[in-house]
Amino acid sequence: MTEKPIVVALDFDNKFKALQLVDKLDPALCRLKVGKEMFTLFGPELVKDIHNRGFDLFLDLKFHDIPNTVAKAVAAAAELGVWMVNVHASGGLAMMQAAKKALLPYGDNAPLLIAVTVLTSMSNEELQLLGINATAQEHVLRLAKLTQQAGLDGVVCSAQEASLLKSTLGEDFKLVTPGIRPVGADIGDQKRIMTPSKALAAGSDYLVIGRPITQAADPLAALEAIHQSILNGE
Ligand SMILES: O=c1ccn([C@@H]2O[C@H](COP(=O)(O)O)[C@@H](O)[C@H]2O)c(=O)[nH]1
Repeated sequence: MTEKPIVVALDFDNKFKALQLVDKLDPALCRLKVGKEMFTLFGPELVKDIHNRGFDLFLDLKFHDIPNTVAKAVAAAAELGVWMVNVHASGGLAMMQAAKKALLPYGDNAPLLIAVTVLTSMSNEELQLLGINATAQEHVLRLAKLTQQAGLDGVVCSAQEASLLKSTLGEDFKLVTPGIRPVGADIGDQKRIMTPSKALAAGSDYLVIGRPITQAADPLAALEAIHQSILNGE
C-alpha cells in the first residue's frame, strides 16, 4: 500500500473553517486536496497556508485548454510547490505532452502530473449522451493509455477501474481515485464508487475523500474510522 494513501478533499467556501479542520489533521497521516472552489476563492495564499502546516497538496484544477495554456498553468502550479497537479486527458496527447515538458525544468521537484479520465460522477448513460459509444471502463482505459503514452505519472479514475488499469498499465502508473464512500455514507453526486479498503485492494494508490470526512459531525473521528476500516480490511 502507498504511504499515506488518503487525500482529504477540502471543498469549503470558508477558509477559516477549512483551516480549522486542517489544524486537527496530521500531515504524517494524510494529504490534502484543494480544488476549483477554494482556489478560486482563496488562491495561492491558501496553498501557502496549507504548505506552512506541513501537508502535501494536490492542486486539483483539472486544466483543459490548448497545449500552450495548459503548459504554462502546470508550470505555475509547480512554482507553488504542490505535490500533485492535474489536467483532463480529453485535452489530448499534444496537450498532455506539453504539460509534461513544462515540468522538465523542475527535475525531482516537479509535482506528480496526472490526468482525469472519466469523472467519477459520470455513468455509462451520461457518456452516451456525450456521443461516446463506450462504457465508462472502456473510455477510462483508452484515456489512461493515452496519458501513459504522453509520459504522465498516472490518472484520476474510479476505483472500479483500478484493477483493470493496474494489470494493463503496470504498478508504477499512479491511480488516484475519488468516489470513495465508506459503508453507509451518503453517495451524493458520485456514480462510480467503492469503499476505502476495497479501493486499495483493487489497486488504487490514493483515495480522494471529501464529504464523508468534511461534512461529518466529527471529521477527525470520520477520518480515524476510515483508517481503521482500511486496517481491518472492511
Ligand atoms: O473524477 C473526479 C475527479 C475529481 N473529483 C473531486 O474529488 C472530490 C470528491 O469529493 P467527495 O466529497 O468525496 O465526493 C471532489 O473535490 C471532486 O471535485 C471527483 O469527485 N471525481
